[in-house]
Amino acid sequence: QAFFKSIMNAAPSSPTKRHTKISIVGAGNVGMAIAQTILTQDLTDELVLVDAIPDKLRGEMLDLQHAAAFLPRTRIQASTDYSVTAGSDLCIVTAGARQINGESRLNLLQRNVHLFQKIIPPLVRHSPDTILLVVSNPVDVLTYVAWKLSGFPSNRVIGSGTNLDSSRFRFLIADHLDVNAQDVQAFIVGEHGDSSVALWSSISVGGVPVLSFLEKQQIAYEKEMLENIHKEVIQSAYEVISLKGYTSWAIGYSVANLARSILRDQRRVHPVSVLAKGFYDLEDGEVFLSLPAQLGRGGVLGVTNVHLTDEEKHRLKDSATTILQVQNQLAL
Ligand SMILES: NC(=O)c1ccc[n+]([C@@H]2O[C@H](COP(=O)([O-])OP(=O)(O)OC[C@H]3O[C@@H](n4cnc5c(N)ncnc54)[C@H](O)[C@@H]3O)[C@@H](O)[C@H]2O)c1
Ligand SMILES: O=C1N[C@](c2ccsc2)(c2cccc(Oc3ccc(F)cc3)n2)CC(O)=C1Sc1ccccc1Cl
Repeated sequence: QAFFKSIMNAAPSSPTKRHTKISIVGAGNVGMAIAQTILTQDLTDELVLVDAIPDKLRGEMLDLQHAAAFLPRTRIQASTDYSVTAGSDLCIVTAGARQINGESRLNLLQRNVHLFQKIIPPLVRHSPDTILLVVSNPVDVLTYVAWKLSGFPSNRVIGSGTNLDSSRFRFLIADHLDVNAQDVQAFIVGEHGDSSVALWSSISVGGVPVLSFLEKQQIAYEKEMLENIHKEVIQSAYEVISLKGYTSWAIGYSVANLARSILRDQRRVHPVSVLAKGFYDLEDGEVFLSLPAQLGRGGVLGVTNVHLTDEEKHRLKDSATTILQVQNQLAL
């Protein structure tokens, strides 16, 4: 059984290019947190910001340029004109309409689909070889929409998916066990947000699988602890929103981490939203869900064959069915 199930149309990884360019569409809370982290971590030679509000855009560009004395040299540009994105290696889409009080998620989705119909075609026209990384919500459906609108092979269209969910999960497990979160491997997969699926068998601390550790130690109550931590991943998103009104730093670091794996051809495995058709018995319809995927310069290089319990497979299928029902209502 190959460790990685290859994606048929994955383009061979091109050699690492000397000059890299990243474009971020949406200079809001999330887009600017991603931009700030990319600059601090020296991930690109050129950074471009695009938004619909010219003054906000110019203000954010100037404010970042004024930090040049403290950052690695990076060319920073901004414009409402998508020609500024030409030749991007990676395009990160965080643009989105905010949910209006009482607005249904389906109505928000339809508004964001209309935004994507204006955003994706010019991005693709100016950077036909780019990799699209979607963050806007609902991220799994909007990643599907970006894929459809772009005409790209599926390996070059990725959603941040449950990457943020998984990073919160790793923090909470590490906090509970009093270890470093970087020594905790734990994947949340499936649909981003309230209906995500925690892969218990994927959790390891310092290379030690937690489940087998707990079973050997007969620590039954810890399994319930892990279930409570998954619930806390969801609750903490609502807590942050109620306290500060948005989320930025964790999503900023998590998306910059994806950008590093892609642009530096790290071939690391991340829980991100990929075209899940054909994996884990998910044969019905074209749906993007988060699975542990290997990322490199060619985008999604493969999806890992981790063991899923019947319950985990069932919950993934339920998510796929729900997402397909929503997608079938879209006017693309
Ligand atoms: N996937 C995740 O884990 C995750 C986590 C946090 C936030 N999000 C999502 O990220 C998105 C952005 O969140 P935010 O807090 O930054 O919102 P925000 O309102 O602060 O920023 C959105 C930006 O998009 C811009 N925009 C709107 N229409 C545009 C267009 N047609 N072209 C270019 N720019 C346009 C707005 O002007 C604004 O600056 C939301 O959909 C949010 O739900 C996802
Ligand atoms: O931390 C976050 N801030 C969010 C946000 C950001 C700006 S306004 C709302 C946020 C928080 C809570 C619910 C919420 O509702 C939605 C709405 C549409 C949608 F497609 C996904 C979640 N959105 C976006 C978002 O996806 C996250 S991560 C998250 C959200 C819910 C459960 C678990 C996780 Cl890990």
